[in-house]
Amino acid sequence: MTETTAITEELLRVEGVTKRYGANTVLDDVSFTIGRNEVVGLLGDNGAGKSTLVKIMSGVVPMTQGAYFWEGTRYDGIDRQKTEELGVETIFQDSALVPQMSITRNIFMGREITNPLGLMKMREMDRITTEILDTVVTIEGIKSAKQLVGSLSGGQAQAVAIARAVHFKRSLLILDEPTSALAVRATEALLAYLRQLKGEGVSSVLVTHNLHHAYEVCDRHIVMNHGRKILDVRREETSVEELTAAVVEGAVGVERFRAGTF
Ligand SMILES: Nc1ncnc2c1ncn2[C@@H]1O[C@H](COP(=O)(O)OP(=O)(O)OP(=O)(O)O)[C@@H](O)[C@H]1O
Repeated sequence: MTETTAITEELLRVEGVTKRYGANTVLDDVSFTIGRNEVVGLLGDNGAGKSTLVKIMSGVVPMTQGAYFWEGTRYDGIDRQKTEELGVETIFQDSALVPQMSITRNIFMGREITNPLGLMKMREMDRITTEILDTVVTIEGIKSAKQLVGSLSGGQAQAVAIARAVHFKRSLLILDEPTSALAVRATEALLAYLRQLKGEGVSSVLVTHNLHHAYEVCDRHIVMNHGRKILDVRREETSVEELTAAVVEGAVGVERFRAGTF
C-alpha cells in the first residue's frame, strides 16, 4: 500500500528511487516530494532505508535507478557539490567535526567570514556562534564559542553540527536523527527552530525514531519499511498511534490500525 498527498509548491522530488548494494536492494522504487515551507518527518524502523534516502537526497551516494528533481527541473548524476549549489544542507548521523578546532571554526569551516585582505574575522564569527548557541541549540555546559570541539560531550558536539547547518540555512535542511543525543531542553529548542525556519521559507526533513517529536513538528510524515515507502500522510490525516503502527508493523500495521485491530 502506498499513499501520497498533493503538495502545493514543489521543492525537491524524487521518483522511482532504487538503491542496491550488490544483490541487496535497500531502497525499492521510492517516490516523494518535499514542498516549499514544509517540515517532513522521515520515519521507519532500524534499517528501513532512511539514512540511505538522506544520503541520496544530499548527493552523497548515487541512486542505482530513479530521478531527482529540484523545483521541477530534473538533475541527472546528482552529487554533493550539486546539492550544495541547489541549497541542501544536511546533518548526517556522524556529522564530521574537527575536534582540534573551536566551535566557531567548526561552524564556519569552508565558509569563513573574511575581510578584504582574506583574513578571518574571528570576533564576528565568535559573536554569531555565541548567538546561535544561545538561541537555537541551547546546550548546557558549553562555555564559549572558542571551546575546542574535542572537549565537548556527544550531545554538545551534535549541537554544534546542528548550529552549523542552521546558520547557513538555505532551501532545504535535512537532519538525520538530530535529537538522539540532545537533552530535553535542547530538543525542544531545535524543534521550535524548525518551525521558525519554515516561517522563513526553509523546508526541512527530520529523520527521527521519536514519533512524538515528529508528530509535534512535522506537517507531513513519510514512513519507510524495508526500503519501501508505505505511508505519506499529512499531519491532520494521521496520529501518533497510526505512525507507530506503520513503523512497527509496516503496511499491515496501518491496515490493522485503520481496522481498529492494532
Ligand atoms: N554502504 C552500504 N553497503 C551495504 N549495505 C548498506 C550500506 N548502507 C546501508 N546499507 C543497508 O541498507 C539498509 C538500510 O540502511 P539505512 O541506514 O538506510 O537504514 P535506516 O532506516 O537509516 O536505519 P537506522 O534507523 O537504524 O539508522 C540496511 O539494511 C543497511 O544494512
